[in-house]
Amino acid sequence: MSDLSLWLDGAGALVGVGGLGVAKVRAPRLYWATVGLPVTWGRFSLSYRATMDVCGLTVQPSGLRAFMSRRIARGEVQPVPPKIRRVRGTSTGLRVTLRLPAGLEPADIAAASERLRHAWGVHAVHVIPSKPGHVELRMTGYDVLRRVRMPKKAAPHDLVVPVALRGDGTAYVRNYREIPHALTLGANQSGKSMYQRNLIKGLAQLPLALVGIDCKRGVEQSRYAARLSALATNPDDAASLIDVLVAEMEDRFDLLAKYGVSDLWELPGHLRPAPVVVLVDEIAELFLISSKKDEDRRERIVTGLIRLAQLSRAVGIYLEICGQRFGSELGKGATMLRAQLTGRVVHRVNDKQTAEMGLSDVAPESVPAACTIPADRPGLAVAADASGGWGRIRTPLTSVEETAAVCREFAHLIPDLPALEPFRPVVRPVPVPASSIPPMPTRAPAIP
Ligand SMILES: Nc1ncnc2c1ncn2[C@@H]1O[C@H](COP(=O)(O)OP(=O)(O)OP(=O)(O)O)[C@@H](O)[C@H]1O
Repeated sequence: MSDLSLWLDGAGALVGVGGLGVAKVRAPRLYWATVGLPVTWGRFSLSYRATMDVCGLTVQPSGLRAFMSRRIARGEVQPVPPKIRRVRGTSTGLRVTLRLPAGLEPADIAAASERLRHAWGVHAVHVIPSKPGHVELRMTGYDVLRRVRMPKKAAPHDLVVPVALRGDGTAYVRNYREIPHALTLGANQSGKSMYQRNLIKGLAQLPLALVGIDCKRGVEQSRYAARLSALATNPDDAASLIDVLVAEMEDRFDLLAKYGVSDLWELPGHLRPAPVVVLVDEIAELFLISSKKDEDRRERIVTGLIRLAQLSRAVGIYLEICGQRFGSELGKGATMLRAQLTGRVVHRVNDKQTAEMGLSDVAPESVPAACTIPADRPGLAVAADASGGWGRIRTPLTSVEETAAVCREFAHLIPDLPALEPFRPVVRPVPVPASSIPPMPTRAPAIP
């Protein structure tokens, strides 16, 4: 078989004929589509019953079934594996829907996923409970997080933004209506900015207001100024901006009260104010103070953020907070604020405590996974939420220029929110690359 295999260059282009191993490593997606999928499909179909049996995923047949086998088919009474309802090949793996027999639960299948992965020779088997009595096995044929390619269908819509790829090959999305506030943690160079960059790229395409708070003098977020409704680049401006957001929240509650509804989305479209996503680049900058006189400002910021986190979901104001650590050492109010941020993404961390700060209150069993993220895989993270579910994700490599270009393209989507107008950042003209500037004429043009 290996004699018929392909040689592929780094970009995945076909350049010759050679060993399968090269194709498998250098163009895993193409290898999977041409060789891996049919081989795995065959292996799965031929060995399904035996594999489920040796993995302990079968049950004794019902009395009627045993009777039928013994008396009518005159055969041996076989243990019963989950019924295969559907098998579907995808560009990253194989999806199998199983109907569980009485006596098996999704946790039994999940506990055997490592054995199943080895039995069928796939990279990973993820077990997703679908409707009651059913599970979906999402097998991936190769490590999809090595070189991330987002599924083609993943596009921002409503308040749902695809940000990264999950280990099972599906898109990890930030759905603001399901999980209004989120926290992203990670050590230096772990990929936090890349995560925010992908998020901004998606959010920029939606009709909402983007508010940036980047107290590192705006070095990260000012590049996206064209699409920002407001930007604060120092703690004093951040305090004033948060006060304005709290006032905006109160005005919106007045509006809800006036129309007798309890949620922004119950208002008729023409009355509904635009949703606001507040992106805080480094939360510690808002908490830490250098002198006693900064204490009042800190108190103002923390109280404002806690009020927003507790109440603002109903009026369409959402928080997206980023930081290296977020524990009680930041001071009064830190853990209270953190408890409201129910979406969690933890990149590589320097110590176990940081992983615990991000994950132990929502999905404690994911802490070891966050502690073992290798340094040579920036962008890899553990994502969890208050439902207890968690998984590994990785952002696609996106350049600042790409995101800034999307921000410029969708600048017309900036909604009209007069309260934020004083904080609107100045948009600097895009620097023109030197190569595109025409050379200066060396001679004066001829006068006609
Ligand atoms: N998903 C990814 N795939 C490949 N490379 C990545 C990915 N995410 C981040 N990187 C690379 O890792 C490096 C650090 O990323 P990034 O700046 O996002 O980290 P950070 O956590 O924000 O760091 P810091 O806290 O120092 O600002 C960058 O060179 C970036 O290109």
